Amino acid sequence: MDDGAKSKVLEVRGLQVKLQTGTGTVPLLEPIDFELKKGQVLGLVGESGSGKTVTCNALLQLLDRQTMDVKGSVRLNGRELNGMAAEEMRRILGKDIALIMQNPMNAFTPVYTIGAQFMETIRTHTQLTTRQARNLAITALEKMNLPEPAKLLKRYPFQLSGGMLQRVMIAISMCLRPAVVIADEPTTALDVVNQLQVLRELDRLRTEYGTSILLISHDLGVISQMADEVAVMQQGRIVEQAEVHRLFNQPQHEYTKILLHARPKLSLRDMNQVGG
Ligand SMILES: Nc1ncnc2c1ncn2[C@@H]1O[C@H](COP(=O)(O)OP(=O)(O)OP(=O)(O)O)[C@@H](O)[C@H]1O
Repeated sequence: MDDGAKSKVLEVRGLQVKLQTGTGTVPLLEPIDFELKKGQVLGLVGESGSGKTVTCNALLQLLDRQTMDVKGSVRLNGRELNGMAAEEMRRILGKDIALIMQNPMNAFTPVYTIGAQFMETIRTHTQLTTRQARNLAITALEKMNLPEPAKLLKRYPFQLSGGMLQRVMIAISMCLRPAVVIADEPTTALDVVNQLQVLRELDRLRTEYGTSILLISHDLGVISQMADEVAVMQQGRIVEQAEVHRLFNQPQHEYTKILLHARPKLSLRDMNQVGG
């Protein structure tokens, strides 16, 4: 599709974060700009501490306003999120924009079944009956290629492997078809087989539903397989942003060149050989 024809789903302009301390302010994020078009995957890369998670939390309005000064604009389908009241943001989070975290174990409450946690998300955002919500949950789990979804709903998080839990989390995130998914190191805690499965599912969601994905990763192998465009972060700044092939073949910034020493390890083509 012609880039000009794609609509901008997420537009970030001059997003800036400062940490307020007793002795002054510390900049965590210098003003950054980027946008996500429908069905586009933007990779956000950079070493540990470069500001990837701060960016993601700033987008989702999850930073503590008592200690963080957040400036700039974050527009989701034209609607300004920055400074939005918490109550209103709660209605958007999980429905229009969803987060997939690095460690799926942290996303679940251990004492509730998978089903209970699925239901809570669905019923917070929709008027569906319990039966309809259950059917939606089962369909979403089936789409993630998870076996015996009805049984899975009765299980507790600790009864599932990390890879399965991550796919359950993606199923929960995706069941309401959010326009944007922010995936913060979604495969880092997984073994290679599960990494490939999760990446394959994310790729499918983008193709099937036109979901736009901000994929945060320090793994350039993952980024090279998934992203259309890549933004490179260093010390709270985006130092280079380019189309994925251009970034890999003709890096402009010294820091990008250093990062590129990490060789891509994963291939979507290999995924066909991985079961599940
Ligand atoms: N709540 C906070 N209070 C103080 N400093 C913070 C806070 N959150 C992040 N920082 C600082 O902001 C900088 C960017 O951190 P961030 O977690 O965004 O990096 P990252 O690129 O996501 O790293 P990693 O890949 O390790 O997750 C770091 O110097 C970190 O110490």
